[in-house]
Amino acid sequence: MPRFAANLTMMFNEHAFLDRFQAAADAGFEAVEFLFPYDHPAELVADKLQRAGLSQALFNMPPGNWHAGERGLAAVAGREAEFRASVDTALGYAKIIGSPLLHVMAGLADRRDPAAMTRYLDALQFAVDATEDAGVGLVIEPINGRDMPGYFLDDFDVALDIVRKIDRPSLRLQFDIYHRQILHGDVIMALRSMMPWIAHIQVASVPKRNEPGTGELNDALIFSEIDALGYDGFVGCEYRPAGTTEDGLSWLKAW
Ligand SMILES: O=C(O)C(=O)[C@H](O)CO
Ligand SMILES: [Mg+2]
Repeated sequence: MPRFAANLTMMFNEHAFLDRFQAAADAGFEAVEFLFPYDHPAELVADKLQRAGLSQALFNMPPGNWHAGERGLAAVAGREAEFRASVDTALGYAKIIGSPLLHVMAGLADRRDPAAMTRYLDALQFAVDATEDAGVGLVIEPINGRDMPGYFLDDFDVALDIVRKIDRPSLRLQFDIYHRQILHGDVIMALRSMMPWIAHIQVASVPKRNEPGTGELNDALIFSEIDALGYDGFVGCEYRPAGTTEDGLSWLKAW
């Protein structure tokens, strides 16, 4: 059975953010992930995590001005200094919270623009150099353009090529089954071929992004395949509960 992590940005929204840790533990989760902790002191987030007896699976590096529509900085022109500072901020939080992984968001830029690609590769190289010695891994995630129009990294093969080009053990793929299905389909074959480069998996139904088992994919078969492939990381439940989080957890009880 895969080890599932509750995504506290999307799940348990019945509670204030800092109360979602205990709610996730009470619901049976052993780990959590979320997008961003930066509105709260790292020590407070770490305290909530520890009191609830949870592990942190990952969170994202600062994305720029999220509320103004920014979705990361790594490939964005003119934001290089801010990106480097954000690596420092994220690493500081990761050390205190105890997160083994950080998601580096690319931002809105044209992947076919050679200057943007060079900027992105340089940013990833910088981030790997800055975090590797601390034992914090990095992941990059292809995201579909329907949910995030204009997002730089919108192709799984391109993402894999980038990971292979940087060629450092601490840079890996975040394989979100939801995005994979929307972008390319062929989920199981992609898991098989990309598994050596995958450090984090996420799941949601397609197309509504609700609970697993409620969309067009056979999620039970995909979970069995993830087990069969020997994946030992977490599968982040990055879905929007169709009703209350608790009411929607029957799929998990089956596992
Ligand atoms: O959108 C997703 O799927 C993610 O995992 C990002 O971390 C946040 O946008
Ligand atoms: Mg995701």
